[in-house]
Amino acid sequence: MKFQLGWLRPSGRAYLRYGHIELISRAEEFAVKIRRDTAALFQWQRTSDSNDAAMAAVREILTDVTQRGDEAVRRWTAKLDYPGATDGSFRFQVSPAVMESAWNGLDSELQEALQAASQRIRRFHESQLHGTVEISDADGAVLGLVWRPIRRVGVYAPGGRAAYPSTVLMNLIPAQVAGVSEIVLVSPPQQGTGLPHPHVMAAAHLLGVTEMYALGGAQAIAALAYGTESIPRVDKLAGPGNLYVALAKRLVMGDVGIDSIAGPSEVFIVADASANPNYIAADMLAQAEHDPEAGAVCVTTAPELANAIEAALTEQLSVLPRREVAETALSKWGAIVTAHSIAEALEVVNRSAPEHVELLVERPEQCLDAIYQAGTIFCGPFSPEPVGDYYAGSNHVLPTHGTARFASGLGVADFLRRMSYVSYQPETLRAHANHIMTLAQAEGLDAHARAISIRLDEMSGAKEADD
Ligand SMILES: NC(=O)c1ccc[n+]([C@@H]2O[C@H](COP(=O)([O-])OP(=O)(O)OC[C@H]3O[C@@H](n4cnc5c(N)ncnc54)[C@H](O)[C@@H]3O)[C@@H](O)[C@H]2O)c1
Ligand SMILES: N[C@H](CO)Cc1c[nH]c[nH+]1
Ligand SMILES: [Zn+2]
Repeated sequence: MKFQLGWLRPSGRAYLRYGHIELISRAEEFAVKIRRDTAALFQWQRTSDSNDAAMAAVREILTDVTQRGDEAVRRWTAKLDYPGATDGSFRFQVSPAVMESAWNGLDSELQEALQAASQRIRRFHESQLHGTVEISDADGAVLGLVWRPIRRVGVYAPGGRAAYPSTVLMNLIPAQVAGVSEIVLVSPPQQGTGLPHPHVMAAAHLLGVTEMYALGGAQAIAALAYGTESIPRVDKLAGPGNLYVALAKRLVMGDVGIDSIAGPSEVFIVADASANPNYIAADMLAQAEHDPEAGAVCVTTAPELANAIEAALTEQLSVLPRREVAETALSKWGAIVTAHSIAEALEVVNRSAPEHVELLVERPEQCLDAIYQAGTIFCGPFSPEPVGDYYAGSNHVLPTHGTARFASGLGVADFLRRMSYVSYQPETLRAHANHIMTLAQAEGLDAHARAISIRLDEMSGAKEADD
């Protein structure tokens, strides 16, 4: 069966459905569009059709959990994830012994892969630790900046359509490297057991997690953000999730810190004539299989590649176990776009600010400098995105939906706070006093000025007494 992606090819013209915008992707007309309609085209507006409904559902869950605590969490968990959650015997908390037995239940190949990946991730994240800063002036002023770990952090490990032990590593390790003393992990209970997925629990054991709850979706975010009778609230939330999780994080932001809104995955592949269409199709599907809302775009300077990619997608999709999810994602957010030049393709990337960029071009290193808005960039045909999902050591929790315009991927800094300190000597204060008092008076804040002058008066009184 020939499936239809977001673009159709009636009478030799390629139409690209790009969010809600339909545009002609024939190279010369695409170029015209670029100049005409940049804001609409390039801010890849991956808003979901079900956004309003999902937002209403999430608001209801958040309100309910803040008002009724554990009881609401149980009720929503029973409704959305695990019917047994309202039974009196059900416990959200997962004990370390249960996590340990999940680890013991893994085959040794998976244990070794998780261990090796966690070492690589730890090494890369340890390299991100910040040093303290201190500067001093000749007049005795000392200014410093120190970093302190956030005290209590909640990590969300998704577990609806798929379980992500890799996401446990990606969130927990930077928090541990930062020195966070209390890390609590949540992940949805699975049908049948009422526990998080065994692979997620096993990864938690590997990293020494001691506090974990079988909780998912907006109810998990609400419980962590506001606390319930049995779950103490956290200071910051981290971790990706589906639309409901992302919307819930957006709503609680401010009441609790959040890392970023990492929602359904997306990839932009920049390809020239040297690229292998089978690789491109495989890499597009690697994102599309995540979620019906995932996105996969190829921007190519080789129009002849488009047909080959389409054929490869059809072929690979036909044998993909998660075909239904991938097909929905491609029909909503899949696209192949032709561009005149690599520079134009990179402009598409920059304006879309995608989560992942793959550079399947002859000289990827030359493109790197031109990209300024993306989550992570994968350079060359042997660095496909799943390398970063699992193993390279860079973080896979990355800004989605264009939020790479202002946000970065998860790192150690997300679990640290900076604090400044200031230390003046008497002679420093005397030297700076006039400027400070002038500024305070300009703002009409007399008490501010007085906090300076009272010290000057005392210093001159003491000096006169000495004389
Ligand atoms: N950016 C990243 O780093 C990264 C990493 C891993 C996964 N992901 C993304 O995380 C997402 C995981 O999604 P998932 O669904 O597999 O798991 P999930 O844990 O994020 O979501 C499952 C939860 O959604 C809630 N939910 C489902 N339907 C609902 C409804 N109708 N109303 C209210 N709540 C509802 C349920 O409570 C359930 O626990 C995917 O989009 C994937 O692409 C991103
Ligand atoms: N591609 C996802 C978002 O970066 C991360 C992931 C986890 N497991 C597989 N993939
Ligand atoms: Zn992935």
